[in-house]
Amino acid sequence: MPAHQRILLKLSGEALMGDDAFGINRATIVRIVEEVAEVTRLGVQVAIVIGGGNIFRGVAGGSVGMDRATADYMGMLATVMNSLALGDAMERAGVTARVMSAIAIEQVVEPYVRPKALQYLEEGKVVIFAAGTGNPFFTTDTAAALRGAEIGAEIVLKATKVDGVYTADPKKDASAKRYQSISFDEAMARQLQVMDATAFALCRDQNLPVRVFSIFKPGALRRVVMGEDEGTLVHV
Ligand SMILES: Nc1ncnc2c1ncn2[C@@H]1O[C@H](COP(=O)(O)OP(=O)(O)OP(=O)(O)O)[C@@H](O)[C@H]1O
Ligand SMILES: O=c1ccn([C@@H]2O[C@H](COP(=O)(O)O)[C@@H](O)[C@H]2O)c(=O)[nH]1
Repeated sequence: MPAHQRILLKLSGEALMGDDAFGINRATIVRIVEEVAEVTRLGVQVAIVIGGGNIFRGVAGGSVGMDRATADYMGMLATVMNSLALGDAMERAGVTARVMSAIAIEQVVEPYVRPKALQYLEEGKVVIFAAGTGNPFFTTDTAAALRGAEIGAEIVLKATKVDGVYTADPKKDASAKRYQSISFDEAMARQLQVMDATAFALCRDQNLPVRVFSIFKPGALRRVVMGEDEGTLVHV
């Protein structure tokens, strides 16, 4: 029996690169989709927010000196590309998915309309929220917190490149220790950068727990959904 009935899964854009330097690695996206398909077969309603780091960081050099808001819109468009790729891979794997965008781009993606998203979830379709919050100066972590709260998700699952929240960035500090659980207030007070402070604060205020785990660990998503001890729980 799954521990959660409705989840908001935040997927790292950079994780889609696999071993490539940028973009979307086919084998990686197929594997991630299979893991998502497995939890939908358990009857869990799945909404997804995907980052844009795999595309946006590749073009970020061109955004140096640019107006910040314009660069951020480029980043949001990168998440639309990832969302389309993910939606397509879902359909190929036999999972019905709907992509909804926070910015108007109607010839390509339907707009985000909350009641429609809720209807899709109740029908068992995977909903992919593209274009972040639709606003510059935010991130897709904040979009995950926002959409998670809006759709009444029980938890935000941040599937990323590291297997939890550490005392320091484990990619820079080999002596960093992983927390099994940590409060939002402590994570913010210690300025742990695994998720941005806006996202942490929104989740804290809405009493929406976050579990951070590694997308590279096979079966981790299923274990998290089944309530097994995996990664780090961030809580009120
Ligand atoms: N205290 C910490 N604990 C764990 N990870 C940390 C910490 N501080 C910094 N990080 C870094 O945070 C990263 C995860 O967050 P980040 O926002 O960069 O990725 P993402 O949102 O998953 O990716 P993308 O932007 O491509 O969607 C990890 O790769 C890790 O190196
Ligand atoms: O609500 C949002 C979400 C994203 N952005 C911009 O997109 C990039 C990519 O998102 P990541 O979360 O870093 O993967 C981000 O750096 C922002 O530039 C945004 O402006 N608003």
